[in-house]
Amino acid sequence: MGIVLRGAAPLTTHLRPLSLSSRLRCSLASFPSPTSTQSKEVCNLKESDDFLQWLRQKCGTEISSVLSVGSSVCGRSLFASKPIEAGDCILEIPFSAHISADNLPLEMMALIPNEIDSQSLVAVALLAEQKLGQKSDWAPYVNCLPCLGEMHNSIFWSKEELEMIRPSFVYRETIDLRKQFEKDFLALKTAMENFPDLFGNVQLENFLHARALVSSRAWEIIKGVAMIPFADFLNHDVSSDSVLLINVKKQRDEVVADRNYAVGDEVFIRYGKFSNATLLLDFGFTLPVNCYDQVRIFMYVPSDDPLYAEKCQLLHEHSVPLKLNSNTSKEKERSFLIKQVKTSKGKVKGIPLALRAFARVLSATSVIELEEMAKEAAQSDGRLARSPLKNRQREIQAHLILFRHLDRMIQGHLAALKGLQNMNVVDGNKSFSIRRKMAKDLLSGELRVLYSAHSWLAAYCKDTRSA
Ligand SMILES: C[S@@+](CC[C@H](N)C(=O)[O-])C[C@H]1O[C@@H](n2cnc3c(N)ncnc32)[C@H](O)[C@@H]1O
Repeated sequence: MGIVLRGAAPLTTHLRPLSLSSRLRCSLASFPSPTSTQSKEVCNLKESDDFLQWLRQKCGTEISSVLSVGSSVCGRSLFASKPIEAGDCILEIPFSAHISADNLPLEMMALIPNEIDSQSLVAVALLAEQKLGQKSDWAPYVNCLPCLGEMHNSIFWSKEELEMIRPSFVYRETIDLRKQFEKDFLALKTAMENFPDLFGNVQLENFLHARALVSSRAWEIIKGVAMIPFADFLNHDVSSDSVLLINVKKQRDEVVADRNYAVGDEVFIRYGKFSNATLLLDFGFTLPVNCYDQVRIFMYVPSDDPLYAEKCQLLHEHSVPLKLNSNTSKEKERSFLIKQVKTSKGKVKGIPLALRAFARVLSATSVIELEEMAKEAAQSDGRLARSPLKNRQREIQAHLILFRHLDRMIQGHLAALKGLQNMNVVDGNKSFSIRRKMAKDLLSGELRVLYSAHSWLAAYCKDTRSA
């Protein structure tokens, strides 16, 4: 029992524009440009007091005596209304304030297919609260959630906007995610249609909005996922050590400050160690510099490789399954995540060993070489091509395959970034400007990762050649 540490869940996706209070309503586009995490409060104290008073009454307990609601470059935000010291518990929210799948009628749950995930269930619960409008127990909270036009998760980007991030794996992941949500919606629609009083006529757009609201602001709780009013007004700072905690004994969520805050400072937590890719897909924002950036790269055995069948077979036998590319339905591929390369005590971190092993298999030019790899794997831990190839030339060839692959990716990213730079943006199209900046953050973060891996591979080939 006691406090369980957890990060903000990268749940994903959204709801529809409700009639937000025009005073509380915030538009990211209308804020000054973000520079510091110590943004000063732009706060309507009356609105903030009303909201906290409503939540206090609903929960029957004090939520926070040191925080007030306001707006910053990050949208709605929480600010220190009194001096805060590191270690102070700054907010406490009872579990009774959660909006979760438990809000849905049991008869409805029986109609929902098992494969629907808990985030989508919460999205449905949110849709029901929206339909209730002012009669909802959560109306003051639901009414101030961002409307569809204020959300920038990549699933909402137009075709033209998505083109800006085509070189990134996020392009493919966005398309796949949207397809998945459309599928979930079809499955849920039937269940919702059985309860017209609860849901009315929910459209795909409404579901996507609700689903994105959940992914960008729900947390994993002990049983599934929940929206936690007020806690979800906290914005993300990658350098913060504060996270949302579950106090099981006291049946409440808590946040403990990781630093001192002066009155008027914006208070942050860290949602998780998320890359810009995750932030863009699930939360609808990016950071100009993100130390957790990573790049997914796709490798495949070329179909014109004379040893195509043998290589696929060997990979398959050694638990390296290849998946059909969902977009082209042509290549059978495998994806690997790479991170900024760091070397410590002679060990390389950032380029997975599995990727280098894959490249070693790709580099083979004879059946004998493949057989040797299989033999060596059987004599060690069963994993294929984990050690440098004895034939130094072939080891260099394998790494050159990766080097050239990354080189092509770097060229693609550079060209896309140049395109973004030269792009004409129609005056007043704020949403497009925000998304273009996000595309730039994403691609330049990926470029940093690619460059680091590229330089390491060049150095490795050089050292191996001269060894
Ligand atoms: C959990 S909510 C935080 C409250 C939110 N600002 C609002 O207006 O309700 C998460 C959303 O806040 C925004 N956000 C949080 N941290 C941010 C940051 N560091 N930079 C830009 N936007 C941020 C993003 O729109 C994200 O989807």
